[in-house]
Amino acid sequence: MKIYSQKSFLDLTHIAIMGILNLTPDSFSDGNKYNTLSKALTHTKKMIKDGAKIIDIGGESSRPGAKNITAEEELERIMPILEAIIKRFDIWISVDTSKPEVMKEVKKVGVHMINDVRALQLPGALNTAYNINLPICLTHNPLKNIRKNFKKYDILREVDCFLQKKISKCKSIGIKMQNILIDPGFGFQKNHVDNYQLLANLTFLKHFKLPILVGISRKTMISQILKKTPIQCLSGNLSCIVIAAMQNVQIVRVHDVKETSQAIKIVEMIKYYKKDEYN
Ligand SMILES: Nc1nc2[nH]c(SCC(=O)O)nc2c(=O)[nH]1
Repeated sequence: MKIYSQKSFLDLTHIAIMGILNLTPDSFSDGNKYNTLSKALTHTKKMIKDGAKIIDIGGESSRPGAKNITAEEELERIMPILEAIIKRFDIWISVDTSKPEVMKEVKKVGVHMINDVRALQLPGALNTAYNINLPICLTHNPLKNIRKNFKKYDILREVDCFLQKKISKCKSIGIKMQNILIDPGFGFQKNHVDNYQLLANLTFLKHFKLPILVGISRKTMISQILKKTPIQCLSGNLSCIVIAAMQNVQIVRVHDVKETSQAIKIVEMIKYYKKDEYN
C-alpha cells in the first residue's frame, strides 16, 4: 500500500510512525515544548533519527474546551517552523488542521498530507481538500453529540457509518480514493468503553481498503486506567500501539518515536512468523 504526494510516495507495506510536533501552547503533555525554531528542528531531527516516517505538525489544540484560534493565528504558529523543516529534512510532513485557509497555505509550501481531526466538516474544507489534491486523513469526530439512545449505542457501527458518509462525500465531489486515509478517532467524543471496544476490534475498518491511522499516544483512555499523568504512560502507550499494530493499521501517531519504533520491530517479527492457518 503506497500514498503519493508532492512527487514522492510513502510506502505503507510496513507500519509507518507519525511523530507528533505539537506547536500549541496548551497541550496536555508537550505544550510549549517545541515552539521555538531551534527546539522544533532539534526535536524533528531526533524523531527522524528514531524512525519517524511522517512528522505531524499541529498548531491548534484539540483538547476539550481549548480556546479556538483563527486561521491567521494557526498559520503564525506553524508556518516558520513548517518551512524550515521542509527545507532541511527529506521527510513526509502532515499538518494537523481543520481550517481550509490553513490547508491552502500549507499545500503551497510543500506539505504532503492533511490530518483533519474534524474530517472536513468545517465550512469550505471539503472543496478545499478537492482543490489542493493532497492525501487527507478523515478522523471519526462528530461535531454534534452522538450518544442518543445509550442502550442501542454501538461505537463500531457509529464509526463505520460516519467514515462511510465522509468517504462518500469525498467521492461525490471528485476526491480520489488514493488520497483518503481513515482514523477511528480515539478520545474524540468517546468514553472508555467506546475507546477500548474500538481498540479491541480495529479490524472492522479493513473493509474500507484504505490506510488506517491511529492516534492513542498519551490519551486519557490510558492515563485514567493507569492513574498516571500522560507523560508517565509510556508502557500503556506502547501496549495500545502494539495491539493496534497487530491488527494491521498502517500509521501510528505517537510522541515517543524511539520506543514505538522498537516495539514495532517486534510486531513486524511476529507478523513475519504468524501462521494464518492457526488463526
Ligand atoms: N489522525 C489523528 N490526529 C490526531 N490529532 C490528535 S490531537 C489530540 C492528542 O494527540 O491527544 N489526536 C489525533 C488522532 O487520534 N488521530
